[in-house]
Amino acid sequence: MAPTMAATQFPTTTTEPSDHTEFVLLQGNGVKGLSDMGLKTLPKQYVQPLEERPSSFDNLLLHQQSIPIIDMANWQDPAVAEKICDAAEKWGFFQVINHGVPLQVLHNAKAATYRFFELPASEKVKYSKENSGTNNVRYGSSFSPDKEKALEWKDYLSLFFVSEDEAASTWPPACRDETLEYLKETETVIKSLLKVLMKRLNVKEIDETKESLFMGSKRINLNYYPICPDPDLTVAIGRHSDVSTLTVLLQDETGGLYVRDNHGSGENWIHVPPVSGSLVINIGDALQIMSNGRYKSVEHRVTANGSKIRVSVPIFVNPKPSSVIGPLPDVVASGEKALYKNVLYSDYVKHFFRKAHDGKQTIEFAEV
Ligand SMILES: CC(C)(COP(=O)(O)OP(=O)(O)OC[C@H]1O[C@@H](n2cnc3c(N)ncnc32)[C@H](O)[C@@H]1OP(=O)(O)O)[C@@H](O)C(=O)NCCC(=O)NCCSC(=O)/C=C/c1ccc(O)cc1
Ligand SMILES: O=C(O)CCC(=O)C(=O)O
Ligand SMILES: [Fe+2]
Repeated sequence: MAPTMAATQFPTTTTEPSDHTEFVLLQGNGVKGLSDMGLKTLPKQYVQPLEERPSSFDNLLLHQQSIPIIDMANWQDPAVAEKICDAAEKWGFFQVINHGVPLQVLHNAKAATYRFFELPASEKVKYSKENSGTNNVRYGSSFSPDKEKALEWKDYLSLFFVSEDEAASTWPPACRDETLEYLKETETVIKSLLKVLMKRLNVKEIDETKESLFMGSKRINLNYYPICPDPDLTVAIGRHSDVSTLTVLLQDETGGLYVRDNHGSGENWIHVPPVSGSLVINIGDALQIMSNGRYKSVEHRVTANGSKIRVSVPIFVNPKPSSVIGPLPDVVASGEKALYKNVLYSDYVKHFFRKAHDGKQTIEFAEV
């Protein structure tokens, strides 16, 4: 799985391309294309304001807290269920081990990510916003390049799952089978987690309607973070919370994911250490809204790396786009005041995608 140096349009020079957008986005070289050129300095488009750079993190080394690592082997044991729900309330993030997804499947998903991004730009660009024949498949760089003040040091392939048949005809063959298998194999742990989390909210049974509300759609992203000439000046992903119900994230051994610690004073960020074979689980905005704020969708960000490539593969487990989300009747039945209004989920997601990453601000869209 060793990364190779892909041929770019500018293989022999360390000078930046004269037209950045043309090179990165329109020709499909991505940030990887910039990295492969061996640039010695970070292009100005990626220089983040001081407050967004890693140096703004307080107390990183002094910080003692870490997010829980939970053994899912006996997930029905009330003690395990309690750990899961407590972590979702306190941190909005935890890692799971013994989750039942075969390690080979995780390995294959990471290998497939390398395989896709190591394709020539001329192949990858077929899946860009401009060229992909479908909104369900999108190759890009940064998050929202035309809205961001400073760009993010990352490339991604985003795949919205509609059906096996649709995926067979539209997803890139370089990574299709492995991502589909990863999606299929995570189904059981996703259902177990939802069952446990819902029990604490007094939702006894996840019937078909509820299943569609909690996990009626899925999006899988393949994230590729190339080696960066000056990681202290930029970010790989800026501060954001996910808009999912929950996210199942596979990260590699490089590290760099940080979660905001909202306990205590100051701005503390906790590193999520790579744990071999684990999956990182985080609560998204949709579940924060449906639980009326009980479960927390917490801000996170990713730092760029000066010496190693990083890949990650999040599965965003979402309501159906046509679902109306709001505090669940089971949660507000006790007379609890609703903190959020009902919103159409696809409107919520469009609001998220139409702006740059901005911390926790997306959820204001649904606040009463
Ligand atoms: C509203 C969607 C996303 C698109 O609907 P559409 O009718 O095809 O709308 P558009 O094609 O007009 O897209 C709306 C805007 O979103 C943008 N967009 C359309 N998909 C994308 C895309 N995967 N990527 C980044 N812009 C996009 C798209 O470029 C466009 O921006 P603009 O051209 O400036 O109007 C629709 O597929 C939908 O309702 N999906 C519901 C399920 C869903 O995808 N949920 C999202 C879960 S993803 C999540 O929790 C976190 C994701 C995330 C992702 C990246 C991060 O760095 C961090 C986090
Ligand atoms: O790469 C990571 O570890 C996190 C990615 C992430 O936050 C996202 O894609 O939403
Ligand atoms: Fe995220």
